[in-house]
Amino acid sequence: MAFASSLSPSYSLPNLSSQPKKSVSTLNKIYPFSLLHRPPIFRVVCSSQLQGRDSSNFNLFASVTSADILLDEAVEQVQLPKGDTWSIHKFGGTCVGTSERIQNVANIVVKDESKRKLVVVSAMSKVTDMMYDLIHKAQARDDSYIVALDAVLEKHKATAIDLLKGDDLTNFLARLHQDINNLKAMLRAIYIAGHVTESFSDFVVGHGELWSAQLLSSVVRKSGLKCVCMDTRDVLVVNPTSSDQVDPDYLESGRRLEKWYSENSSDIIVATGFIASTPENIPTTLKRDGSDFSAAIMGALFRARQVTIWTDVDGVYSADPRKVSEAVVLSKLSYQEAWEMSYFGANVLHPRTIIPVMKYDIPIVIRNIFNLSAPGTMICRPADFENEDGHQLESTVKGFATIDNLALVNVEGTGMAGVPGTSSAIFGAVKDVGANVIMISQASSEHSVCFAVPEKEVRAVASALESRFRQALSAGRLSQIAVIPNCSILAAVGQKMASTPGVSATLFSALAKANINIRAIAQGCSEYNVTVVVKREDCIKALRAVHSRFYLSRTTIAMGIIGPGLIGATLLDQLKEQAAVLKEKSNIDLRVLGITGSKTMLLSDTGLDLSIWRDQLKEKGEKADMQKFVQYVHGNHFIPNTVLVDCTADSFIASHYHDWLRRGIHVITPNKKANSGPLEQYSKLRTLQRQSYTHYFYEATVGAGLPIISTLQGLLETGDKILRIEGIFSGTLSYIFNNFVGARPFSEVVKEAKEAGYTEPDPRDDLSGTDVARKVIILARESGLKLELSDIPVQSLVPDPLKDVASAEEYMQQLHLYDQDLAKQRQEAEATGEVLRYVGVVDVVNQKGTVELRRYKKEHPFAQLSGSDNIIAFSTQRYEKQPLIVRGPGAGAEVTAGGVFSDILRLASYLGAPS
Ligand SMILES: NC(=O)C1=CN([C@@H]2O[C@H](COP(=O)(O)OP(=O)(O)OC[C@H]3O[C@@H](n4cnc5c(N)ncnc54)[C@H](OP(=O)(O)O)[C@@H]3O)[C@@H](O)[C@H]2O)C=CC1
Ligand SMILES: N[C@@H](CC=O)C(=O)O
Ligand code: NA
Repeated sequence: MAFASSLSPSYSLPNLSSQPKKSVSTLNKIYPFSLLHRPPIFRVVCSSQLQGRDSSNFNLFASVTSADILLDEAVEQVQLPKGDTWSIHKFGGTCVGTSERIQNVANIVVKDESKRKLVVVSAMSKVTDMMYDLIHKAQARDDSYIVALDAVLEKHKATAIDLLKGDDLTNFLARLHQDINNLKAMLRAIYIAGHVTESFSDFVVGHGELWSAQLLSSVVRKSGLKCVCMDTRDVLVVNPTSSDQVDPDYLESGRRLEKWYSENSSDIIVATGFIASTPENIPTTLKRDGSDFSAAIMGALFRARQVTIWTDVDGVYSADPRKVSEAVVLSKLSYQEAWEMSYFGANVLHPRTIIPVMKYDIPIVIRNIFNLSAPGTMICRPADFENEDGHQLESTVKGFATIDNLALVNVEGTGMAGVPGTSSAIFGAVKDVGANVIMISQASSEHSVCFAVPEKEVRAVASALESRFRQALSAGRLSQIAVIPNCSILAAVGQKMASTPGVSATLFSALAKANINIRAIAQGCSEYNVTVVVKREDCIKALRAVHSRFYLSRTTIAMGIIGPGLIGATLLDQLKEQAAVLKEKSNIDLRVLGITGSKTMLLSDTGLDLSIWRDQLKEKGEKADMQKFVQYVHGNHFIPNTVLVDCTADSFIASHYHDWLRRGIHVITPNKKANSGPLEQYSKLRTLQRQSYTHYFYEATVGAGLPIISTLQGLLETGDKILRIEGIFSGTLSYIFNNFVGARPFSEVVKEAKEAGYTEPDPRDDLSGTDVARKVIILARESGLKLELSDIPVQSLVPDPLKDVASAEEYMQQLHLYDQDLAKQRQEAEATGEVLRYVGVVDVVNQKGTVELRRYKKEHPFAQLSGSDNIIAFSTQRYEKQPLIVRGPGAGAEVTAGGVFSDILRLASYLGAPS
């Protein structure tokens, strides 16, 4: 073996536990932003990118520039057939994990119509780990390495027997046995010495690539095409760097490639990934993601048309699909975006992989070998994002990512401002404890610097800072070194963010609307990345909120319906009918995740089927538990916004609004109890509502679906002064007095009103005038009056003996006994050409309200109503001579549910739905 003789005994003993791992779990590949295998070196580079893009970009580009020159020279000097005729493919370990998969790869290679192809191949999956395991065992003087080596032999032998025949098989097996014998000898030497050098280790491990390249090239040859196998240690020359990376020696690699190609000219080359040589011909590796790097270097040296990286995911996702089920595969990414994204998981492509191809604008395409119908993600220059009309094809923000388990450190004090060297002292102390700073933020007032470090490092950082600044702290120049634990980073990445105003505004408003508090913000002036720090428990919700804002485009709202009685059930039916239209036309996605009555509740993760909820609630409903219900509906982090719709008439449910709003849950209700309850509670609720981005809508509490609250708010917000609001506020009482004309007894008309769905759950609330009084209170408070319900004198129509009967049913049964009272009043009114009407008045000028049964001339507008009509007259400074009048049905299931529904859509539009 050529390399065995050149192994240098002077190599230092490598720490095998820090060996670069090539095999990356499938989970990590699904979502390249995850942090499962982030290499420390890369973190350092990119954390500085987050901290201040100026300097880090300069450094990164500076190194690109020097490499560029060498690469240019190499590409110019090398006499090879270069250019568009070449396409480069790289197949990772899973792509060649079995004999069937190797055959499949060969088919893809054969089908590629490019004139010339170079195929870089990794070791079969698990083989690299098996090889490292051999070394570990031998180094630990564990002689089970012999059995383990047999397993490596058997795996490749079995694969070859599956794939090859005749001479191809014989030749492969002969080489395999020879390699295994050499390895056995080498491992024996490691076993005896009890240690291993880096080059020994690299040499052993590199066999995985050699065998898979030999197998694949033989299989391609089976199809009758000429195909040669390249051991890239004969071609790629690299120099180690201080940061456990390697720099390609492009000039020398180019020369060797030219020589190699002159001896092995072929239109199809299968090359080993990952492995290379030092200038002294000592075997080495290209470190992490080395096969991708091999492909990129080859792509540049050949000036290829395209480099395709074959893997087992459909491409690069806009967010971790395990956290955001609506994450999409990005069709295009710029080289810079790919860099940024790889920080958040480093498996898009290692940034250094991009450097050689970026120089020649060679696109890199990431494709799924197991889903050939997926076009994959193309990493290319940004100009390729535009269509023929110059329109952008992609969203401004490409991807979102999170990093958990962080803590913020806040160093604060008046003595920091304008004192040169403060930052240096702070970060010097952080460096001394070896902590990795992930983000830095400092406002220009310079009174505080805050930065994020991994949670596990924060204790050491805090004590290093305390000891470094002990004097400043005791002198009061620094007021505190505070640690804020349990934080996460959420980052938005996108090159176009740089030149598109409003992206940050959209991002922050999405977070605000999801009630996410931002602890810190960082954005370098290159603007490719905006980073915010949030509480860890808010992180997934924040990710979904921003992702849905930029990608879903539709407003997705998680809904919990409390009280599926007459109004609640009608609302659910209306939602069912309208859901598809709302999604299609307005991009509004309303998902009812829960329905609860007082006894049973029904929950769903993704949204209940509203055509069968009644049966499901009956058959599968679980015991109602309001705490669990709210937690469930709001805790669904996939949907950024939650609304609870209270369709009960329950004061206890209403008493929860404050807590719900405080937790960022929007509340919509036709229930009057909260707004007409104790003034103190009401004021607290309204104060909270005004301070937060959480919405509380209650249009249906007055006049059902009629626009009463919104009209009043519109007048007030535009500066009008309300003088008086007067009207018929009860649909029930309106219906009763519109129909109580002598033909039927009073009790019968009341029964009709109840059957029509106009009454409160207990009709005595209507007949006692309490319901009207509540509406008067709601409008009075909305107009600025500080009145309690008890301040409103109410004329009750409930006969005294029925006030305390146990149930509404009993009341209804006995009501006919008292028909005479109201019949008499009606007749007296009629005798003078008048009618009875139950009215409410908000007298803003005199700060009082009244509720009473009055007599009106038959010509009066209040006498002209029909059905459940409400009529409300607003006398204001602007509408003084002629009041503004709103009239129409003010009770009933359809109109009330419609009013609640329209509040839901108002919420959607506040949350960003197109108007
Ligand atoms: N009818 C109308 O025209 C108008 C009505 N409204 C208001 O709409 C609201 C609903 O009225 P309506 O549908 O007629 O009343 P219903 O009596 O038909 O329905 C009330 C619902 O609330 C549920 N409920 C009661 N207490 C609780 C509780 N503690 N927890 C969970 N669920 C509870 C009941 O469930 P269960 O059966 O399991 O107890 C029932 O499903 C009322 O506030 C009313 O003032 C507003 C404007 C007009
Ligand atoms: N019971 C109420 C319903 C609306 O609030 C009424 O009759 O007006
Ligand atoms: Na209304």
